[in-house]
Amino acid sequence: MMILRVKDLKKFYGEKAAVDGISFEVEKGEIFAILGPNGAGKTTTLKCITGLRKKDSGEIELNGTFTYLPEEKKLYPYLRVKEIIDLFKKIGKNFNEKNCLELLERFRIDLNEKVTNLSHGMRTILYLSLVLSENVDLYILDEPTWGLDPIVRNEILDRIRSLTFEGKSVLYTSHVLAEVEKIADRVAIMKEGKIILTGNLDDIKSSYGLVVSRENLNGYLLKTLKSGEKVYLVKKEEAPEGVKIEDAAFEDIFEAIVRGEINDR
Ligand SMILES: Nc1ncnc2c1ncn2[C@@H]1O[C@H](COP(=O)(O)OP(=O)(O)OP(=O)(O)O)[C@@H](O)[C@H]1O
Repeated sequence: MMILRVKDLKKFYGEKAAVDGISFEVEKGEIFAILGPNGAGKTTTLKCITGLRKKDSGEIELNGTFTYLPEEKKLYPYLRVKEIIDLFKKIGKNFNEKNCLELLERFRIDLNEKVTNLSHGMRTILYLSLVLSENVDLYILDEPTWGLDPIVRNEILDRIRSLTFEGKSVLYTSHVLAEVEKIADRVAIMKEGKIILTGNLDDIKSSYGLVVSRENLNGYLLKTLKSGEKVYLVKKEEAPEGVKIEDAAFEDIFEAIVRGEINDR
């Protein structure tokens, strides 16, 4: 079952297309990650879906309830944590206070502390605890683990993953490829407002490989070795016959495709 369908979405800021005709779907029970370099249009995409930005064209079909963790984890700075919780009890969607209090205790966030006195990471944990305690169909999370220490990050990732066990869906952005590999089912890589690669993570990894060659190949140039040989990312099915193809790490695939130096001679 499809929770979110985005079709040919476009958003301009003046003349510039921040989102330039992208389409994707998020299924029930899956984690869909949007990756891409700075300025690729990830946040704008999420903002159009949540209604915080008005799309210029395209379709957005949402089949259920959603919540949103913004990129800027700003909460009312002069409220105390417990006052923010009271606020979420009123405005949150099916907000589970008990769950939120458990999370805050686990991460040692003092309920009497003012938001402004929390560290950047603690503010993110607070915002995440609030959002993850809402009971909705789709969690839209913009860089949910940015600035978190590795231990907290892993715990948060586990919690995000466990949402899918209850049939919830997650649409999120991240710059950390290792974490995307760990929890995402499907990914879309954005560059300059367009999706340049999308699919199931395992399928993507198994369909590309690396070839080291002195000759120019039909593929994405990943790097040139000291020996002068070049490392290409190639689609396995398009690789020349007889060449040795090595497994490509997702990081290599991402880097080569985003750099986009195609050599097709
Ligand atoms: N309010 C705005 N007014 C004008 N241009 C904007 C605005 N917000 C974003 N942009 C531009 O739109 C493009 C996409 O920005 P967006 O924030 O969506 O990228 P992003 O992929 O989320 O980047 P990052 O990874 O750095 O957060 C960028 O060129 C950015 O400068």
